[in-house]
Amino acid sequence: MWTEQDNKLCQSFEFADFRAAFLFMTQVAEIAEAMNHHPWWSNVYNEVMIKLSTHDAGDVVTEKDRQLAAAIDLLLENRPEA
Ligand SMILES: C[C@H](O)[C@H](O)[C@H]1CNC2=NC(N)=NC(=O)C2=N1
Repeated sequence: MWTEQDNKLCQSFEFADFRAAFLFMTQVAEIAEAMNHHPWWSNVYNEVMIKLSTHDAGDVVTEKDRQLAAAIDLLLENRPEA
């Protein structure tokens, strides 16, 4: 579940292994490019932590962040292995 902390929408995602985590990241990267809205994220092995905010609006959460979060949720809901 996304939580709002320090003007960012945050969520950590855990995958089976690094390969699955990196596949997720490549899929999110394509969505982010299409939306021209890019995540801050970190990855260690099977964990991806994402924090969304809008720099252009002064580093606060905007509708763009909510839309990217919703697109990420949809991506995970539609995973064949989910
Ligand atoms: C120039 C370009 O449109 C902007 O820098 C976009 C790109 N991606 C972005 N991503 C995020 N997360 N916040 C922004 O303000 C932002 N701005």
